Amino acid sequence: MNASFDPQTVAAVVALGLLCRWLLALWYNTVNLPPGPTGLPFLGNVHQIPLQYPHKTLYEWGQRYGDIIHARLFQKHVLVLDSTKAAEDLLDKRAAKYSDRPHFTLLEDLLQWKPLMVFMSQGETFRLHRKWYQSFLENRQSLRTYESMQQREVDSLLLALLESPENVAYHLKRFTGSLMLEIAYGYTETSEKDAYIRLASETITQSLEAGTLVASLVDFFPILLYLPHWFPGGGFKSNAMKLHGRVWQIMESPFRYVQQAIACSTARPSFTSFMIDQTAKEGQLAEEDELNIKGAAILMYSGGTDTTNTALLTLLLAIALHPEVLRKAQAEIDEKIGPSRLPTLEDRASLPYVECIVKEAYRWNPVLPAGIPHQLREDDEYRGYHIPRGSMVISNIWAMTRDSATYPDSDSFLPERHLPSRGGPICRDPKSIVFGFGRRICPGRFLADSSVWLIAANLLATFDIMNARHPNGDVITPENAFLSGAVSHPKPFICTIRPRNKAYTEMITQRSTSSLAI
Ligand code: HEM
Repeated sequence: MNASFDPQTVAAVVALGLLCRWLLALWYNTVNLPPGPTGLPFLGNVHQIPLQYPHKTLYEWGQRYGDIIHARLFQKHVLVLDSTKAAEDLLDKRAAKYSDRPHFTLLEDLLQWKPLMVFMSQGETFRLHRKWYQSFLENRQSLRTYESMQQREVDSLLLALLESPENVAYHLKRFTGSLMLEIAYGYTETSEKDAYIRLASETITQSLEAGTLVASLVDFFPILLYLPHWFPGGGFKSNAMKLHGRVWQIMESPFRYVQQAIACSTARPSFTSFMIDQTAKEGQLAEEDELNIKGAAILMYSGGTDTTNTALLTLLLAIALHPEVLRKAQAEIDEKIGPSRLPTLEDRASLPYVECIVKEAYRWNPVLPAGIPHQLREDDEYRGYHIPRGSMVISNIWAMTRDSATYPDSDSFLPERHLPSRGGPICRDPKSIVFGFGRRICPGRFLADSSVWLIAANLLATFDIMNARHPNGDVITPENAFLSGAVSHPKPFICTIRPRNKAYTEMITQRSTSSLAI
């Protein structure tokens, strides 16, 4: 049979086919998405997400729309996960698809925080850095070698608390800074160490806070990078340029210190000295290798300081607000350890109530309430919904730790909820939530957790922590409040910290004298 088609019909059929395909794609990309608040044409849902405590708004959305929510930031699809079930289904079980990161233009391109694994999508360099972290932070043998450093730093923390308990926040910051400086760079010199910790802490905080409105917009519209710095709104670039110098300094100076120490054969064992040793060929490091080592070392330092410090301050605030928790912990320590020595990591299994306090501190104020965003590598389907490739995926850790089915009365600090002896099923260990998910799970979680536990056990054993008083005798109750930000810092508070008795005072003095002599 000889069929003939007139060209106009063919064109009409092709056009109709294309239109159907476009409509189908539009439907798939807009209609079949997970539920979420209706946005505006250009802005999407940007105007509905507050700058302050955004995780709380995302939690409220979860109450209204369910535990997976779709939103849009300008043209960017965002998937919010408000439950551990959804996070495990997607970030853990489909990790190959869900483990990229969105590009952070401000931090990477303007402030030059790179190459930092935390910003990398999956690929060869990501795998290399992750392997390094695995052998330095997740390997049992490496972790054991850090125990003597942790113990020494705890000893000096307790001594510092005897001398100036009112500076507890500073002493805790110094503990995490010193520990991470030693692990990452083998750096122990006291006066320079303090100056470095101060500079690094300011630079990291200011980098995270650098997001003025226009600066944050740069992440969505990188073209704004080309705004001249004198143009209205372009001032963020001069600020970024100033901060960039400091970023360079805190990455560069400890690295050069290690190189010099290696040259003088005085280098102490550390991540950086080991990596230089392993990677250099005939004493020379290729530029790319040098950059990779610098980036991995500074991320180890910066990823491990403010986070651990915040978990410790949270625990201190919780104890100051709950004297009954302190009494129970001290009773447990007195019974299991006795009055003649201080707790060590070996004692962990025999102090279940202290363990519950640590778990509850992680849960009560998750350090990174909205985690760190992942990005979806290819189109996916979940519970019948379409999730477009390139979506930013937010694990709303705060919502997960507020789940009232798992953690009834979730705003209250109740260590007992984690006790295995309560008859019912043991409630989920918050450590399986607060350190993130899948291939991006925090590689420093074991180190952080052992530091937090060791300090908690020693602090509770040796000091009484209570409400401070005004000179007129009025009690000053600390505010149960946390500052908004990527890291949820407790609002600065004061409390009274006093050694429990003379025997502990002597033990602390004696122990820190002998550990300083090592
Ligand atoms: C209580 C302390 C800590 C908490 C609560 C914490 C929490 C987290 C979370 C939620 C993430 C994001 C995981 C994800 O994307 O799903 C993360 C990533 C990371 N953390 Fe931690 N962290 C802590 C301590 C540490 C320490 C001590 C180190 C290093 C020594 C560290 C190094 C890192 C690094 C390098 C990443 C990026 C991982 C990646 O992008 O693949 N963290 N952390």
